[in-house]
Amino acid sequence: MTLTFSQLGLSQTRVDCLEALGFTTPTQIQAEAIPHLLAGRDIIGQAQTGTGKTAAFSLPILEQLDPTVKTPQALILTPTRELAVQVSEAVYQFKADGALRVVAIYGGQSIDRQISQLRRGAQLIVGTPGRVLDLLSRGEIILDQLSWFVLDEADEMLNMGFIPDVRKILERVPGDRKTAFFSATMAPEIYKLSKQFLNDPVTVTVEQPKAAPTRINQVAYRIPRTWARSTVLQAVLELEDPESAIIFVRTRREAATLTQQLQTAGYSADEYHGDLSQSQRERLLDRFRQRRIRWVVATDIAARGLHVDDLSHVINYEPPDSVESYVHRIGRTGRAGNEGTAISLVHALDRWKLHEIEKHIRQEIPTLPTPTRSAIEGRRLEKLTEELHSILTGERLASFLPTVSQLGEDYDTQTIAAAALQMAFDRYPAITANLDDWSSKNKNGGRSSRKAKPVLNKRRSSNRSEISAST
Ligand SMILES: Nc1ncnc2c1ncn2[C@@H]1O[C@H](COP(=O)(O)OP(=O)(O)OP(=O)(O)O)[C@@H](O)[C@H]1O
Ligand SMILES: [Mg+2]
Repeated sequence: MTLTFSQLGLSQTRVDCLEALGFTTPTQIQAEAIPHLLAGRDIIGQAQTGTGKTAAFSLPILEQLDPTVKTPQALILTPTRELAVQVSEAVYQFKADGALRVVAIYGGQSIDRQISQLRRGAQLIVGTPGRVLDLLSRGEIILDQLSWFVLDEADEMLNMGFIPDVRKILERVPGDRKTAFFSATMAPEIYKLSKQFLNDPVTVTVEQPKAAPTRINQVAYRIPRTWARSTVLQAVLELEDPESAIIFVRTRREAATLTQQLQTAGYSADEYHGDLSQSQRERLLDRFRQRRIRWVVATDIAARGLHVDDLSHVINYEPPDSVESYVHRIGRTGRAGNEGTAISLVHALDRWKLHEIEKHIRQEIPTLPTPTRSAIEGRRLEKLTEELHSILTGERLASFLPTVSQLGEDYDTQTIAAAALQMAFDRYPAITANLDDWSSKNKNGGRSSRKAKPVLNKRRSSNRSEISAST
């Protein structure tokens, strides 16, 4: 039987608040972790991406905070600034008590503002290690009343070298505090570290037989030997036409270059990486979440924890070196019970990485050839047909019937319908990736080593070819 939030021990006020947010049933990690945290146990919690770990640790903590005490009772650390903002916003939504104050403490934004927020009193702080340490050393954060300490993305904290900072912070925290580590992945080192930081922890692991959520449809596209990665990307984008996507690249520079190419090609795309100012990063995320940008080209800074509602696609421009990074990257889609698609572009030289990933997730990732022009056209027609089905049952259709009758004086109805379909089909942007070359290669077994040249298409504006012409 599935337990309810109130059966897990949460108060009615919080249950009502959760219901208003659409949280009716606890996820598995929530069902398993909340009672332990309410019972005062230290915990290591591991569950797949997008399964509600944030609520799993913050709900039981919020339940136990004392609003009459104005100093911090709980500290949640995250590896990135955006994650600190996101987690603090989630906690804020769950707090259900006007007297409780939550403050986000992170670098790159005004420290004075954060100080004045702290001076007004806060029971819960969400922050990144550097800024927290800074404010701790200035005496603006006092942790001697702290009862809960959480490391979100604990393994990433370790990877990013934050552990010495964490250790320094913990020197200022009472020894009898409760500590929790959460992440979708836990490297063995984390368990070693837990011996130093956690007190007799209970380990909760919610792992389906496969390490990547099955709601994520994973595929790889092979990059022909002489092809530029960007050409294959463009073909895949033209085939998939993602509603929204994060395209992961390795470096900031690569993010900037690829973004430029996509923008020049006329796509709604922008870059997201550590060279941007904090305000630029936050603004970009806002625009992405509001669907004002369709595709974001990002470094691994966006791989962990970030939640964007209904993100349809994650694309690995190349497979990441670490399998953990793959799991987190693709986990930006297929969240909260939704479905998603994760695509990796794989060159012959990257195949070993894909094999490592497959071994890790205990799942085979089907590898497909670069989409051909006819595949893209076929997919577009499929989409149009789907749209037609819904239009055919809609009400607005009637207002077009007089036009059809009028045309019917000269043409038969089938011809009119085909012409309308052609018109809709031609409204798609021209296929600009150099695919004819690939199609012909495909026919003779892919052995041609002819260098790809941009295909000329009369509907294409000249600059749309740039992405296929350069990497
Ligand atoms: N019980 C629930 N019912 C409905 N939605 C939920 C529930 N718990 C969490 N969610 C929603 O699921 C989404 C993902 O949650 P969250 O960001 O906490 O995932 P996560 O496990 O921390 O993932 P990651 O490993 O990527 O950090 C959020 O939008 C959250 O609001
Ligand atoms: Mg998370």
